[in-house]
Amino acid sequence: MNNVINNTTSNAVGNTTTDSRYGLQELNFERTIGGMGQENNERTIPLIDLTDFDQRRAEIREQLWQAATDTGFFQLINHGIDVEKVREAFALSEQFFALSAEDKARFPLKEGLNAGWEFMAQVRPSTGTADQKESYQVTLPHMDNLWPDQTLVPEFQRVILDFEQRAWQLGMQVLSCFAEKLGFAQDFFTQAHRRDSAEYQSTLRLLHYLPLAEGAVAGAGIWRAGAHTDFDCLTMVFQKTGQGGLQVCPGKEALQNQEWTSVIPQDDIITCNIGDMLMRWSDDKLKSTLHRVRMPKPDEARGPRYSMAFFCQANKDVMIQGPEKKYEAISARDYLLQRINANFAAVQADEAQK
Ligand SMILES: O=C(O)CCC(=O)C(=O)O
Ligand SMILES: [Fe+2]
Repeated sequence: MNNVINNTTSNAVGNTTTDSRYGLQELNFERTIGGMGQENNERTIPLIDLTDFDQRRAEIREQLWQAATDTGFFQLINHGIDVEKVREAFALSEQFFALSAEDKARFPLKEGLNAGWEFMAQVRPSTGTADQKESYQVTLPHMDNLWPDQTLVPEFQRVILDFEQRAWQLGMQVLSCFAEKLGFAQDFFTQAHRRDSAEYQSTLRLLHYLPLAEGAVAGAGIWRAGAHTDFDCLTMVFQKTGQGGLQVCPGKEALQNQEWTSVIPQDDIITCNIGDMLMRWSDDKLKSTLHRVRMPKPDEARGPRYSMAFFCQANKDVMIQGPEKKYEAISARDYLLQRINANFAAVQADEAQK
């Protein structure tokens, strides 16, 4: 089945309600930022070159820290993941999403486990509308019965698992720099994200944003991904050259005017952002930054967009507390559950108001 989006409308644009019942500050804030805002493409996202990482570790560490404490967004080049491996994973992701809805429905998202396929199901509190996308999540401990077999998508499981491992490795390398700056042991976050644990909850997410039909106009309030911050420690987004739309709203100042900066996609560059979990773990030193994926404008290509995101989320049993103990300790399991439940409650409340 080839899904195409026809004209879209929404009556839930930029909901400005804040409600302390949901507790978490980040969420209440998110509910105020669903509008278009302004574009500011003067600003650039820092590009960090990881060539000779071991020899240049101290220099790279400072660059990462600077970017993560300032914008919370940065891009990596010469990061050690061969671009051919990235393209191979993208090719298999496209093959998977090209399956019929019936076939894909054999691998449904497992409730609460972030594993499996979902279609137009994610509603962001910022917009109250479903993101115009489908996704397939890989979370290692929960993949039983979720892999298409060799006849359906040949080599899918092998390639995607290998890619997940490479993304994890790089994520841990980046996090090791933050660990040092925070005064933790270099392998502190690697231990917190151990891949061989049953409590592992880092996730590789394959994304397919649906094409817009010829002549269709994306209605206000409709997004490929509504504005949000991520829940995790570190997100690494792989994009394809020419398939833009990701925008970032960095810094306190910009938030007042809601100035959004476009991220330029390139096959060999990885776009990274800090998530809420690491912001808390760093006593707010590292910044979790708002981002979104906008729909194509009328003069832009309206084809599909593919991306892959790797979310480094500490294992469920790991306790999160910053060196300065600014916030009480909480397990990574409870932290994520709180965020997910709060999001869900916010969306339900918005539904009830309609
Ligand atoms: O597809 C992208 O470029 C970004 C996806 C994203 O922000 C997310 O899934 O959290
Ligand atoms: Fe995100």
